[in-house]
Amino acid sequence: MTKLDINSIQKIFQKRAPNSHKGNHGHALIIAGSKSKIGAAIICAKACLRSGAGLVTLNIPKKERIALFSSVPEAMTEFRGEKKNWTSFNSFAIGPGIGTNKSATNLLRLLITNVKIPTVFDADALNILAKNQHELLNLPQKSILTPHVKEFDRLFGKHDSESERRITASTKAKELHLIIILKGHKSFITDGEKSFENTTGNSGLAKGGSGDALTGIITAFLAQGYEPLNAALLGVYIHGLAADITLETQSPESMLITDVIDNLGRAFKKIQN
Ligand SMILES: NC(=O)C1=CN([C@@H]2O[C@H](COP(=O)(O)OP(=O)(O)OC[C@H]3O[C@@H](n4cnc5c(N)ncnc54)[C@H](O)[C@@H]3O)[C@@H](O)[C@H]2O)[C@@H](O)CC1
Ligand SMILES: Nc1ncnc2c1ncn2[C@@H]1O[C@H](COP(=O)(O)OP(=O)(O)O)[C@@H](O)[C@H]1O
Ligand SMILES: [Mg+2]
Repeated sequence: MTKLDINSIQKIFQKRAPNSHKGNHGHALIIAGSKSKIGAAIICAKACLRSGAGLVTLNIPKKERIALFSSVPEAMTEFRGEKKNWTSFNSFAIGPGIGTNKSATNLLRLLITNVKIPTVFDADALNILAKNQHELLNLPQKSILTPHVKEFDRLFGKHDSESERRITASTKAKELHLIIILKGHKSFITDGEKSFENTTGNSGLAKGGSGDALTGIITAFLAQGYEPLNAALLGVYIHGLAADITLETQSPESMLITDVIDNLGRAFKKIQN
């Protein structure tokens, strides 16, 4: 297992060309949020935009659009339940705050049927997959699953220790052709061949919304054309690095994920040097 440090991250990171335009940096579609959890969608979209995606479209319930427009005017929207054309997107994420009811389950099925490029599956998408195990075999190859401990055990069964979870994560990633990020303090990232442990981040991230931001960040890197494993590594590292930079002005208690997203710019500057 490799410890993720700044040197390995600098090798992965690709600088933006000075003459680039938004079309060069990909269009991400994020399926997130519901009536009581529109915050998850807002956090995810903000983090995605702050991580370099050229365009971000959010799939949300139409009733929640005002909250979104007023907090992330840069994002575009498509409304849940309306007819979709998903052929032009360069990356996809599904899960934060969508719930696990029948319509969320159908939306996940629609995505699995129509999308053939690596996708980020997080939060409620993982909870739906846990209840519909056969769908794990139908996910696009090299998709990225981002479970925390509880979501991981829902997906792959109860484990007694973190080391056992890491072994299962590697086995399942290989068997299912996926990338699995087992989140927590020192997140573990594996594609079943190679495994990594993150070295950034702090307990200020132990607060609702932190994982939603990580999903947005990784989706931005996929949109920009990074190989899925590299998108996962860069995403996990820079998410933690932005949180570490936030400790200069906030304590772990006071830190908000919006502060962390605001510090993504400083984190990018650190890895560019
Ligand atoms: N502002 C919003 O709209 C927010 C929406 N959220 C959404 O709410 C839904 C429910 O997600 P939750 O994750 O809160 O609920 P879950 O019931 O899936 O899991 C929460 C529990 O998991 C356990 N856990 C998590 N990380 C752990 C670790 N590293 N070690 C040990 N135990 C750990 C803890 O017991 C924690 O209370 C998701 O769809 C999520 O995206 C949350 O992200 C919170 C913010
Ligand atoms: N103590 C900690 N140290 C480092 N990172 C942490 C710590 N606690 C949480 N995190 C990170 O914060 C994120 C939490 O994700 P998640 O539990 O899905 O949050 P949410 O669903 O509320 O958005 C993960 O990326 C995890 O690695
Ligand atoms: Mg989460």
